[in-house]
Amino acid sequence: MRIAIAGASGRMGRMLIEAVLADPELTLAVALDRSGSPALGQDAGAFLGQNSGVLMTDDLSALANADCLIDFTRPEATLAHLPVCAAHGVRMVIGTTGFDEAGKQAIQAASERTGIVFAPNMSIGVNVTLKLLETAAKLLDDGYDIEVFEAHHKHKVDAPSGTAIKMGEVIAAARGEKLEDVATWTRHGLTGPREQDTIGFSVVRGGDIIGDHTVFFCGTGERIEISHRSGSRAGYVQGSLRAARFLQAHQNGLFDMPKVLGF
Ligand SMILES: NC(=O)C1=CN([C@@H]2O[C@H](COP(=O)(O)OP(=O)(O)OC[C@H]3O[C@@H](n4cnc5c(N)ncnc54)[C@H](OP(=O)(O)O)[C@@H]3O)[C@@H](O)[C@H]2O)C=CC1
Ligand SMILES: O=C(O)C1=N[C@H](C(=O)O)C[C@H](O)C1
Repeated sequence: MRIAIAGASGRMGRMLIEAVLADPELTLAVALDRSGSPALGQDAGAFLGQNSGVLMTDDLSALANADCLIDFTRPEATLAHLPVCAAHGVRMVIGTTGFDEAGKQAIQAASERTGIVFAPNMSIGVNVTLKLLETAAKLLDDGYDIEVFEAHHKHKVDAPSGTAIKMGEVIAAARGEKLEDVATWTRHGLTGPREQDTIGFSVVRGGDIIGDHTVFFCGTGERIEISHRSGSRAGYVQGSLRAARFLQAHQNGLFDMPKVLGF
């Protein structure tokens, strides 16, 4: 399978390149980086001391040489890749977070022309955690205040994390609600007492924290905490490659990681 990597010099992009080069069933076909990046024209394996034979490029027409694009960039970059992939039937694994509603709709529309896996977290552990949250939210549907906490490295540009938002969406849906109707995104100053049946969010940014998420179900006299902590980005990388393989059998359609993992 011929793989293209977008954001090739990013934290995820580099780990994906290393994993693709190490996998005998995968070929690194394209390495995209942003226009103006000093890495353009360099070998995509240079940071590993390897010669991959693939040069970093900002030429999106190169995508026609790939079967699947794995995209961990920024929403504006992913949205530029979408029509090119759709036109050439190049499958997409989208890990980028921070899309607005219009961006999500563009992904949905492109999925009519090519297969897309779109998930804010590719790790098996987080996707199992989402299932646990769904169960907990149904069982603790009365008298428990729900708070979602997440912590990430100081370079992260979107907040709350895509994973935290997905956790809120799963919990709200389990209670027959929409997250936007019940979310409390910020608190500051004289907030007054907590509004009942809301889902609160809080965010830490610092150092090199890879990604921690905890959901608190706070009752009277007890609380339940469901946590996931990433110790490395390897789970995101392996999940992405699994999603790319899954898409080989799906010419079009929009899929999430539970579907890829068979939950
Ligand atoms: N779904 C999941 O499992 C995971 C999702 N993520 C998400 O993936 C995304 C990337 O994360 P991470 O790798 O840490 O971020 P990085 O900032 O390390 O990498 C992003 C890459 O995208 C490039 N880029 C940024 N803007 C553009 C643009 N407009 N056009 C083309 N390329 C661009 C950057 O280039 P430059 O450095 O030159 O700006 C960089 O190479 C984030 O949205 C993050 O939340 C992260 C981990 C797991
Ligand atoms: O930016 C990151 O690093 C991560 N982003 C994703 C998110 O926003 O949920 C997934 C993971 O938490 C790492």
